[in-house]
Amino acid sequence: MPVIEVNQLHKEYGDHVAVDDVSFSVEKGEIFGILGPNGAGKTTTVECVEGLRKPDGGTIRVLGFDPVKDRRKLVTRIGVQLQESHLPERIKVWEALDLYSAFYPNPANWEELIDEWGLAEKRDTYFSKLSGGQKQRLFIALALVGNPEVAFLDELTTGLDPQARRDTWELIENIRSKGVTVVLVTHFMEEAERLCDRLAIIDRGKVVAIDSPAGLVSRVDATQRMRFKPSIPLDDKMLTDLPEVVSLTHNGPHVLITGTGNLVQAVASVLARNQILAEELRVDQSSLDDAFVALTGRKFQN
Ligand SMILES: Nc1ncnc2c1ncn2[C@@H]1O[C@H](COP(=O)(O)OP(=O)(O)OP(=O)(O)O)[C@@H](O)[C@H]1O
Repeated sequence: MPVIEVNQLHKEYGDHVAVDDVSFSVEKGEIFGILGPNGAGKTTTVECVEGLRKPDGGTIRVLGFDPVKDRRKLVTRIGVQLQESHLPERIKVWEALDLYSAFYPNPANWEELIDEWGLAEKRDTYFSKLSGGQKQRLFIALALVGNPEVAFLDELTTGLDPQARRDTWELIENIRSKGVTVVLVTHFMEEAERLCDRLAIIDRGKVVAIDSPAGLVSRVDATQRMRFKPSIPLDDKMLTDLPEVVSLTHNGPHVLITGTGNLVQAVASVLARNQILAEELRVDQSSLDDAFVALTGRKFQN
């Protein structure tokens, strides 16, 4: 049985349709991403799944429960890191974790969470004195303090510098390795590509596609591009004869090749056989960005 099942979820604000019949399911132990540009309806969707908003239509089951009607049964089994969270200014890091752990029947050891999330040095620091990244890590630790079966993380790396973002990604993978199902809301392509087992792309309130990152990328034009400077002059024919090569052009000292299939391997083995080095080699393949353009007809804009 899936951990989360969403069927035809519909939510309107006045006459604005924010979520337009969205359906997806999440399996136990996966990191499931909800990816889309600003205003796409991601937060509304996930807040309905968490039971924080009441849908106008459709059905939702989380661990078999209706998140609105069965909220009390569900609330101790899920962990929620909200997009915008606040704590009292003068609560210390350890006090917040101690307080939150008291809400749950089977809390995690919050001392361990403090270490795991790199907050040991800030244990006695007031919330208002934490940096953006430290606040973010505290909110994730608070979402995990109840030992949840499902953790919802909304835009968790927004505002973090690239290194802090990468560190956070490693920690999210740790959460999954403990068997926790993770629902990750993000508008960072790289984050979705790196972390998610599967993801739903949402655009203007609708699900555009659901697949693994690699599956989404493989749906778009599979053209690959190579660019390199051969170490000695090249007989074009030895490459254009390859079935993988679609086109070959020269740009000054550089050779530009487009093709499909195992293009890189095929070109590399011909060059090696002819003792030619590919200097300044660059290979471009389709990315989730390209998949988004192909699926929606527009560029991904935040
Ligand atoms: N409480 C509300 N009242 C009215 N409109 C709202 C409300 N919350 C969201 N909306 C609108 O619904 C749409 C979807 O918003 P939502 O926050 O779900 O999108 P999102 O994909 O999470 O965006 P972001 O990445 O910016 O958080 C937007 O047009 C937003 O302006």
